[in-house]
Amino acid sequence: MIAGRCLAATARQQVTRQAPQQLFRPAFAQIQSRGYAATKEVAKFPGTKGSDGKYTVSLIEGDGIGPEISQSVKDIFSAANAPVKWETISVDPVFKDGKQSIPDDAIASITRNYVALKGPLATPIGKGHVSLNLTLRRTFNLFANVRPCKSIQGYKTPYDNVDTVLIRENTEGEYSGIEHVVVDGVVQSIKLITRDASERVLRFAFQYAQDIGRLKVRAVHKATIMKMSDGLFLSCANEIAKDYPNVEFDAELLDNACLKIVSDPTPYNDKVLVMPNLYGDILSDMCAGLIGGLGLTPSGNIGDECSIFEAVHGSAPDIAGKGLANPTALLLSSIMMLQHMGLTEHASRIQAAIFKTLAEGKTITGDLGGKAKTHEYAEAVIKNL
Ligand SMILES: NC(=O)C1=CN([C@@H]2O[C@H](COP(=O)(O)OP(=O)(O)OC[C@H]3O[C@@H](n4cnc5c(N)ncnc54)[C@H](O)[C@@H]3O)[C@@H](O)[C@H]2O)C=CC1
Ligand SMILES: O=C(O)CCC(=O)C(=O)O
Ligand SMILES: [Mg+2]
Repeated sequence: MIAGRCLAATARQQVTRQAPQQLFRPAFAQIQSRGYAATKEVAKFPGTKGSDGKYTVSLIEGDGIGPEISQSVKDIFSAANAPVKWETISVDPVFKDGKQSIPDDAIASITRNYVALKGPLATPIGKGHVSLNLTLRRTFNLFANVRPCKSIQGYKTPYDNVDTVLIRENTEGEYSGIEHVVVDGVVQSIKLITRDASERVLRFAFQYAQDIGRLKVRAVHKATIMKMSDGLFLSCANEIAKDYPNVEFDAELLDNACLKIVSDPTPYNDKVLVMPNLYGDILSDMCAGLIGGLGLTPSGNIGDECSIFEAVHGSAPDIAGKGLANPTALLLSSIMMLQHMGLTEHASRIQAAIFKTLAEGKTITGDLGGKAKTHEYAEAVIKNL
């Protein structure tokens, strides 16, 4: 638990927010207003404007294409007069007593601001530091990763009606990082599933489904094989489902879900999918492929104390530093962040400009078949504000 926040205090604050008609719905605001925080799962955004009328938001620009796409967000927010002041922080790992952690001033910044926007952070393969993405999620107990994926109007793909919402358990599972060599040539990696973390993300998924009016939750699992770990996740899902009688619940094996979604995503348009960590990581990239790639899909890492919004994609080293990156995914993540902060009008305005620019198809980046540089696309979005 991060020091300095008192859930009871945040729960006492009452703010009325309107449910916006938007692609990406706020996670916190509606949940709080329907009493979810009373179950101590999720607190709403408790930040307040400074004397300059702006909210301070921690910004981790990230590696690879991170600084380029962060610049687009900054330029567009500035042009849209979004009341946000960026506090740029570094999360380069520090080592204390041989243990890796996030620098204290970065922890203090996110704790103070309750919200951060994060560019991608590269993780070395094999040896090297532990993923900073995972470290951030664990440090701030960001237990639910919300990953919506919706077809972009005007951008043609095999399916023009993709509309999936995936919620990924974000703190444990296959990504617990508990590995050891048993004997030379034999390595063991532990998939840790706990009732606490499972119930927490499942309750979030049911509440989220209720709040966005998508009254079907489907747990994606492999409890046929991982009888105890996925079995626990699934049995928690069956239990939690009883608390939400108005939400239909069912379950599907992961492999079959992959086959069905790529064969015809339509039946998934009325469901919220919830699953252990690794499955959510893979399925969210797969869904991105259905709508035009990783340049388009946002996400929000949601916790009780604070939240960090980021694109689904990584640092894209193959195109970094060339002005080729599509900033849409980070921009849509920043839209989710604005909605979460209750800045729905700014969110709607910027989101409309993004979708208009994509639909016009004149100034789009190479991943979508266009020729525009990152900054040219951002300038087109600004013109469409
Ligand atoms: N949340 C995070 O910060 C994540 C970090 N990573 C890290 O990123 C690094 C690179 O990972 P990869 O496997 O290469 O995955 P990646 O997501 O960085 O790239 C995969 C492919 O998608 C393309 N792509 C990604 N984002 C794009 C964008 N905005 N515009 C246009 N094209 C885009 C890349 O050019 C590449 O061809 C690794 O170190 C990995 O650990 C990976 C995923 C998520
Ligand atoms: O931390 C990493 O290197 C990868 C994380 C990832 O793939 C994700 O969050 O989707
Ligand atoms: Mg991933």
